[in-house]
Amino acid sequence: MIAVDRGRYTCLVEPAGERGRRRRKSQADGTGTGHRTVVAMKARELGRKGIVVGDRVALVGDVSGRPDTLARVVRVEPRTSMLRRSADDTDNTDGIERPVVANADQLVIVTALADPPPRPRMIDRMLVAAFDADIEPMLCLTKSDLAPPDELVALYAPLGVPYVVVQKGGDLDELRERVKDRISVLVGHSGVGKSTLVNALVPDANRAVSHVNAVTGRGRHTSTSAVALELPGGGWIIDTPGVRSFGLAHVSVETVLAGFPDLIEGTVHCPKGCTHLSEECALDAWVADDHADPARLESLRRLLASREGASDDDQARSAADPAPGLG
Ligand SMILES: Nc1nc2c(ncn2[C@@H]2O[C@H](COP(=O)(O)OP(=O)(O)OP(=O)(O)O)[C@@H](O)[C@H]2O)c(=O)[nH]1
Ligand SMILES: [Zn+2]
Repeated sequence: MIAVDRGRYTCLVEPAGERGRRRRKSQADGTGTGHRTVVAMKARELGRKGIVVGDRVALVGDVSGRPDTLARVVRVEPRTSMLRRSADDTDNTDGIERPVVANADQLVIVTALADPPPRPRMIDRMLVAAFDADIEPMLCLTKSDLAPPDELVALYAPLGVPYVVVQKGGDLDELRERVKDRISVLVGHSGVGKSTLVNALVPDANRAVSHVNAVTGRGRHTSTSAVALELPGGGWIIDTPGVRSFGLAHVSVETVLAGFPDLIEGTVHCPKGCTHLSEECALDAWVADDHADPARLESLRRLLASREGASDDDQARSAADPAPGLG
């Protein structure tokens, strides 16, 4: 399923004969030619079960894809991964967490090197979300014509996070290689250059998006929900709207910590069930002993604290300026 709008799910049906096999080569024009676009609604038997972009589904009814036809989604296949967000970090009272994208392999965290300036705490937050989703993260550092990547690279390369450095009109071979034959979700704040990237990677992106929107009756480009776009060289890019807050209320302390591999060793002397926020936490002494960058501990604590109802600046911002829904 590649797009959803007001209860209408746009699905691609692979041509007979290719079904069940992963397509190695996609069509040159990148719009999924060879696939049939079918619009479907949710069958009653699915009940409240959600369907999100990236889901593999079973369709019945009119699957011709002809205009004004409507198929039904009767089954959602088991997912290999699920990227989720809470509406914000503190809405854990009702446990609502919103699925964002299913079955992705890779989370591409798009960050500008300048204009807007990089925000490591947002990167940390996305790394935790990737870990929670069981998706491999990578950094895509944009606008390298405006500022050097050295500082950010020094911060994240030691954590084993792969990265590419790009600029508008520049060489994208390395990025292309990393997204080839994979399902990659692009996340990033407004203005970091995500659309510029998508347009460079998928020459028909605008046409593909307006095609999807025409099919779902949306009719024009809006960027309030995720859309999957096929890459000319194989694989898929799932473009999500500008992310201002990516709540992690549903994520456990252990999972948050997993996003900070450089700090894990320092927690062995923590008391059992340590929140890593109180005075008994062993991380303070460990960081004071030069085992890790104090800024990393501060970032971990801000993330953990924001889950408990305090606010870090991402949350303060999103409260003042609510982010569009992703799901
Ligand atoms: N200097 C410079 N500017 C860039 C680069 N990439 C993109 N821009 C500019 O940055 C601005 C934002 O780029 P977009 O691609 O629209 O950013 P976006 O992340 O899609 O933003 P939203 O559409 O708001 O989500 C545009 O004016 C681009 O021309 C780059 O590598 N260098
Ligand atoms: Zn601790």
